[in-house]
Amino acid sequence: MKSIRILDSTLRDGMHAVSHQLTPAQMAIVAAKLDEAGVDSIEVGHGDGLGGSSCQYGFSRAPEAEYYQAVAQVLTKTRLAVLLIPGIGTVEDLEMAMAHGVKTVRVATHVTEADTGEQHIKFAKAHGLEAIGFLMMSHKAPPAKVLEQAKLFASYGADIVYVTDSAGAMLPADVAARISLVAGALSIPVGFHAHNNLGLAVGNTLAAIAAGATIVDASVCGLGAGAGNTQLEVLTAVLDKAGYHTGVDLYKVMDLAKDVVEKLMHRPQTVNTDALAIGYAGAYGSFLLHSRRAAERFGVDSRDILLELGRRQTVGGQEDLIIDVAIELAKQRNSSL
Ligand SMILES: CC[C@H](O)CC(=O)C(=O)O
Ligand SMILES: [Mn+2]
Repeated sequence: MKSIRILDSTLRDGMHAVSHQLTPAQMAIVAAKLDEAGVDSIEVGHGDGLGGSSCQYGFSRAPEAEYYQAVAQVLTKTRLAVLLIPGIGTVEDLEMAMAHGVKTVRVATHVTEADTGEQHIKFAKAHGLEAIGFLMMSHKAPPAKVLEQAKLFASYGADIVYVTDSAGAMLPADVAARISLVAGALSIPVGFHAHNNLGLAVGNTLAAIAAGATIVDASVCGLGAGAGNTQLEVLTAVLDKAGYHTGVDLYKVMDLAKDVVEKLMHRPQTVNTDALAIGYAGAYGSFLLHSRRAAERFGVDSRDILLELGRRQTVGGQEDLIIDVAIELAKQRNSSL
């Protein structure tokens, strides 16, 4: 039976869906149950990773260190991971996270900018961490470019490289093309992180595994940016039926979803019109709530904002452009009245 490693991102990507407002105590409850359910690794922190708690991305409910402390205390077997986007998070932030029990760092760069993660991967390896290169917005680059960038991460010493469908914009064939090329060319494991904006997160994750991915992300109730991530409970059941071993106890993650995470959610995690617009336009997953707020403030349609952001080829970190686009759309509307 082939083993698939599961990395749960409920307590990091899921923070986007609750405006980064989970408390350390709430995270500790969820983390303890993920640990008990046998989930291999969990990622924790602000939705934008280390250093993300800011005016630009929204403040977390508590200081970052408190989240890592609270979660590290309850873990017995599960590995604690953080996300670091170079430029938002720093090596100093990573040192703080390490001091609080973090064992894995995912260095997340735009799919064409792996070089911006070199020092972070090398620092992580020099300090005994597991280092993962995380190529965001992988739909924006053809498979050969994704491979070129994955090779860069491998050359810096990354233990794993991820193809990341940040916008939930890929079809199964897009996923398979990228993963099979990277997995065929590299000797390190390849991972896949999905978003459900086109309703394809579980299917795309299966396509990734069939193409050679051996580590995949999921989150309880699918909690995550946009339409959310691959739903952990569903993926656990599907992988079991497909004959893969994940080590995850299905009933325990089902109970965690129903008894705990559903109660923490601010809204049901569905493919609503804005989330669908993100997947259709290929815009950044975490732009959803920011675009909705800008749409309300300037009286424009949030789908128009998201489609325009997709047309402009915006990348993660350009949240400030959302307001600019909303203002321009409002001006265009006013001048056509
Ligand atoms: C803003 C960081 C982003 O949420 C990372 C991620 O999960 C993705 O690109 O999908
Ligand atoms: Mn994500």
